[in-house]
Order: sequence, then C-alpha cells, then structure tokens
Amino acid sequence: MKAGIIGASGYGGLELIRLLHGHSEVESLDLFTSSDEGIIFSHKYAHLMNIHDTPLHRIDLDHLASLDVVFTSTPSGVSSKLLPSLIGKGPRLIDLSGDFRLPEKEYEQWYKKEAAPVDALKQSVYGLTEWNRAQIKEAALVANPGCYPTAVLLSLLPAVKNKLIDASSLIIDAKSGVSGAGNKPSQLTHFSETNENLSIYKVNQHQHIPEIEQGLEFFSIKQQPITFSTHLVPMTRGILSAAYAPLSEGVTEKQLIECYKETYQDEPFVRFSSHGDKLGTNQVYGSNYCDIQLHLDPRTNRVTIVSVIDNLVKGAAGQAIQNMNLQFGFNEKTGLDVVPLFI
Ligand SMILES: NC(=O)C1=CN([C@@H]2O[C@H](COP(=O)(O)OP(=O)(O)OC[C@H]3O[C@@H](n4cnc5c(N)ncnc54)[C@H](OP(=O)(O)O)[C@@H]3O)[C@@H](O)[C@H]2O)C=CC1
Ligand SMILES: CC(=O)N[C@@H](CCC(=O)OP(=O)(O)O)C(=O)O
Repeated sequence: MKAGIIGASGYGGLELIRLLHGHSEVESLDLFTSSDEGIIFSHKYAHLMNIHDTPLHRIDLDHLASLDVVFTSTPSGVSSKLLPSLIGKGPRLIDLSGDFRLPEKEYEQWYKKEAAPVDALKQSVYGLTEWNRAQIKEAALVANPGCYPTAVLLSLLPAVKNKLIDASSLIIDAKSGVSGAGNKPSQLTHFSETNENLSIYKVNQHQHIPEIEQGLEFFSIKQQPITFSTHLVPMTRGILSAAYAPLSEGVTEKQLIECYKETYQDEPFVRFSSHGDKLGTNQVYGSNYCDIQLHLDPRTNRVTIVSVIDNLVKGAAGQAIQNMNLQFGFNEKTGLDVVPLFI
C-alpha cells in the first residue's frame, strides 16, 4: 500500500516513519511538508541516512488523493482545513492532532481555534483502538486520541464502565516527557527551564480534559467533571497517569482485578498486571504497549489506577498505525511488534 505523512518532520511524523519503515504491507511512503519542499529528508535528519533519502513533497491534494492512507501529524488548526476536501476521495485519513476529536463548541473553547467544518466532524471516528474497533474499521477519517487521553482512558474505562469505582469525583494526575510538546521550541520546553525542574502546567485548562470526559461518557457512563492535572518531567518520552477513586460499595479488589484481566486478556498492546508495586515509563519506551496496574489501599478503600505509555507510540504514531492495520485488515501487530527499549 501507498502511505503519506503530512508533518513528517515533526516528532509524531518521525515516529510514523520509524514504525512504517518496518511495516511489511507499506510499499511506498511519501513525506509532505509546508516549509521544506524539495529538501532531501535524510539531509535534515541524518538518522534516516540510506533509509529515507527522498525529497519532501509540497502538500498537493491530487498527490494525496492517489495514496491509500494519509496521516496528518500537524499542529492543531491545520488538518481541520486540509482534510475535509480529501474525505471520500480515496485515501483513508488518520489525524494525530486534536482537530477532529471534539464537537465544534468544545474544540473552540479548549483549543481557542476555529473548529473543523461540522460535516467533516460528523464523519470522524474516535480512534481509541481497543474500545472502538467496529467504527474505526469503517471510518473515512480517524481522530487519533491525544497522548494523555490514551493513557487515562485505557486505564479507567474497565472500572468506570462496570461501575466498580465511584467516578463521581475522579482525580487524575498525569506526567509527561517533553517530546509531548512537539519539536517547536517554547519557554515551557526550553532546556534551562525543564532540566532539574518538575512543573505542573495548564491547571484546569488542559485541552485533554473534555476529551477524557467525552471518552468516559462515550464508552461507559454519563460523566461528572474530572480533575485532571498535567506535569512536565525532564525526560524525553513517556506518560504516567495515576487516578484515584473509591471502590464502589460492596466491590472487592479481586473483582476489580478480574474485570481488568478479562477486558484486556486478548489485547496485544495492553498489559495488565496485578502484582508488583512499581511501574515506570521505561518499560514501554519505544513500544506500543500501555501497561496498567492497580492498588487498593484498604485503609481508605481508595484505589490507585496507574498506566504508562510512550506518548509518541501508543499515544500517537503507534496507535495511528494500529488503527491503519485494523482498517486495512492487517494483523494489528504489523509494524508494531517491537520490544520496549528499557535501557
Ligand atoms: N508529540 C506527542 O507526543 C503527541 C502529539 N500529538 C499531536 O500530533 C500533532 C503533531 O505533533 P508533533 O509531531 O509533536 O508536532 P511537531 O510540532 O513536532 O510537528 C508538527 C509538524 O507539522 C508541520 N506543520 C507545521 N505547520 C504546518 C502547516 N501550517 N501546514 C502543514 N504542516 C505544518 C511541520 O512540518 P513542516 O514544517 O515540514 O511542514 C512540523 O514539523 C499535534 O497536533 C500534536 O498535538 C498527539 C499525541 C502525542
Ligand atoms: C508535554 C506537553 O506539552 N504535552 C502536550 C500534549 C499535546 C497534545 O497531544 O495535544 P493535542 O491534543 O493537540 O494532540 C500538552 O500537554 O499540551
């Protein structure tokens, strides 16, 4: 199949290239740019020497329409303008940005940008693979989930859906490596302000709050507002999410564990473990895994539900490729069956 990436030179784009390079079904990969047309990609990124020595293409709708799948890995506000004219023109579209994840009003409120046209929004399908396979399979346009919502929703949905925890006042505390902010330098990500520093940011204003609430509601039950805090950690990759909630009355820890085991037992990329008291982002580094653990504190009857992902893989490019595999009828593990880097 013929694949294309718009925003190839960003972090999500580079990760798509890395993983698609090892994908047995992808015959050609065209890279598109808004700023560097004609540049040989490996001259810009030497780690791709002898791997991607082709020039970057101008974003051209006819060229894009000739492909089987197009990934957009662009800043918010870009794919909402680009993709509507490509819907139904040939390629399956998989958008890594937030442009097609929320309804119009919520998007404009939280992203402070103009939303995608309503007709296009109606055709987009939320790409949380494990929870939305039937719809993703048929979708012309997949809205790939945000990095934090992937970690949070995968870890909370079994408990919330089955009403095993009291989700009326969920508190979720999440931490991310700096690559989550993309390759464009900013004061938040400047070395001298991230190194030796741990910070909380976008308190009660993070754009993933409505996405998480919507996901909990869409796949489980009517959701009360959540408290969701994001922190920047001086590391490159990885997200750790920890959620705190009381067990529902009469529910035991054993029931909760059984529910998670059952929900994810056949999933190739979600690993639930009921033992151990330690979970780190390095156990999923570079891989498409989401690892989940839970711990009940019998003194408070509150459960701590923890998950880790690599924000650039399961939180972005890996999940996008998993969705592509699903859409084209390939084994979901194709191109993604790698052992985490760990050290
Ligand atoms: N980083 C992460 O962990 C995750 C990111 N996301 C989302 O995925 C998207 C991509 O993220 P990321 O790769 O980190 O971002 P980057 O900022 O690293 O890269 C974005 C790329 O988009 C291209 N671009 C910029 N402006 C335009 C434009 N006007 N038209 C077309 N292309 C443009 C640029 O390449 P060029 O100049 O060559 O056109 C740029 O390299 C974002 O929306 C982000 O929120 C989602 C989940 C996780
Ligand atoms: C560390 C860091 O800054 N992470 C980014 C994640 C961005 C993202 O994934 O945003 P979209 O919803 O636009 O896809 C953030 O917290 O905003």
